[in-house]
Amino acid sequence: MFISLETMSVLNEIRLIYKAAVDAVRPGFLVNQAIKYSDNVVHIQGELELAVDRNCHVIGFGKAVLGMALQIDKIIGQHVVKGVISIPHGVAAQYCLPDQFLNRYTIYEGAVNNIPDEGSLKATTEVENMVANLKNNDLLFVLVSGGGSALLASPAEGLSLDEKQKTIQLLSKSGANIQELNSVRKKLSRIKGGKLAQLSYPATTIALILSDVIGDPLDVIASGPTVKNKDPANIGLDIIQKYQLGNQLPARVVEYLSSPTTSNLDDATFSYVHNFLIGSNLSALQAAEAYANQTGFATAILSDRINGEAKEIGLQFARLARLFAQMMTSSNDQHEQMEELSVAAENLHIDPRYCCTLERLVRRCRNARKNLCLIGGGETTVSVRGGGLGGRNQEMVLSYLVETAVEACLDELDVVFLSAGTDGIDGPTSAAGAFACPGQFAQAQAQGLNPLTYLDNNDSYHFFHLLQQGKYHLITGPSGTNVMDIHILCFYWK
Ligand SMILES: Nc1ncnc2c1ncn2[C@@H]1O[C@H](COP(=O)(O)OP(=O)(O)OP(=O)(O)O)[C@@H](O)[C@H]1O
Ligand SMILES: O=C(O)[C@H](O)CO
Repeated sequence: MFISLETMSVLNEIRLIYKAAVDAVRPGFLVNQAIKYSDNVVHIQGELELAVDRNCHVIGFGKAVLGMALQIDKIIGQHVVKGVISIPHGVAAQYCLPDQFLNRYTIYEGAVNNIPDEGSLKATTEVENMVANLKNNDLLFVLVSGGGSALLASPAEGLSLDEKQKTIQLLSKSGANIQELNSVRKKLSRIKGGKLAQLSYPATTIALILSDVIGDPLDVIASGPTVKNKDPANIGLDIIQKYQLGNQLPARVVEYLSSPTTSNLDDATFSYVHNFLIGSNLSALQAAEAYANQTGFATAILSDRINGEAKEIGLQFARLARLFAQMMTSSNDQHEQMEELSVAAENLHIDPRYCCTLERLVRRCRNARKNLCLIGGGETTVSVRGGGLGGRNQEMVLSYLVETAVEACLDELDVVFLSAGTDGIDGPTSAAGAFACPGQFAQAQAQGLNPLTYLDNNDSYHFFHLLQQGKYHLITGPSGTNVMDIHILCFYWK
């Protein structure tokens, strides 16, 4: 069984919507939008203006900060005295780094598997030394993006790197969420939770932050090194108790976490600090929407806060697809359809007030026979129980496929679903995500692939790799940015 040319062009169209989303959150593009320079004055997001005179210093930690630093260097390189960048292993090789950039910047690679290591420790020591010597008339740019916590490692007094590593691994395995994980990281660090701002005082400190956390909480992203810590004093103890880790964590870690202290940084320290959110999942979704609109779709952004178990969210997207397909092709049972829509909205973290707007949009698409593109984003989780290979996006699409399998293809509409990571890497695989299309289940059956078996074994990567020789895989390579995941659900009139 072959894929029709028509299906291929639909997949390409959706691929371009995804690309528009990722292009809008590329680090260089975002820095260029945020920072303007003219006549020795730097303008930041139209809110702040600062005179510069060879007094700029740059530090950065996270998956996207090399791209950010390169752009800063293009804009105000002549004013940059020195830079220190901490990025994941293998990232530097993806860039062509100009000599003048290499002369100013020291680049460290570390944090294999997102765990702090010697590389992150070395980078952080250099950051601390540099920042501690800054004076009143210096300007410090702090580039922050997802993965920054593991790349900025400075264990609190008396703690070893090994103890921190064990703590993070144990908490991750126990199912702690990013807020909890980073609350612990802040307690065990000399630099997180606003403490970098204390070190850089009295230099003016400008943080440019690319969010990879739902809701964009600046104090959580990369453990908020330049943001006042809002955690309650007893949070460490609460987390130990919640996950019953008292006997498993190193004794010194338990001691630190149990002490009921938060950072005692005063507001004067933070009056020198300016935190700017320069990009987020929503920025990517808006760009996807604008592109889809231009290409003739009616569009809606469902939510930028989609979270939960990937398998469950895939199922919810399948139900939403079924409901919208019904609403687009028949005007029956409007009351019942609205009720179903509010349930689907709740399950997908869509604002309930938005349901009436969605209903009107669908009605317009039905009357005008207009194609519809729904866009969502956020980050799901996978409780990995099987021995397979996959990622949260591929698992979500496989679950969608299983849920829609029993349906015959719709006479009037084709529905196509894509879920993919904006970083181009879904879990520990080489794919960014995958597509689900009508007729795919039959194709899998013809090849002897049982989607449910692959789903149960968390083996979504191999399912999509084998199905039609990988035609439904989205493979882009690492994008150099990361604002979580994007989901695109398109309805095409035949
Ligand atoms: N076999 C699998 N099937 C599905 N998901 C998996 C599998 N193995 C790992 N994962 C998921 O992959 C994720 C880890 O991969 P990855 O490093 O891309 O995520 P991350 O650390 O959250 O980083 P980022 O947020 O930058 O994508 C976890 O959410 C994990 O549950
Ligand atoms: O580095 C981190 O803490 C996570 O990626 C969240 O920002």
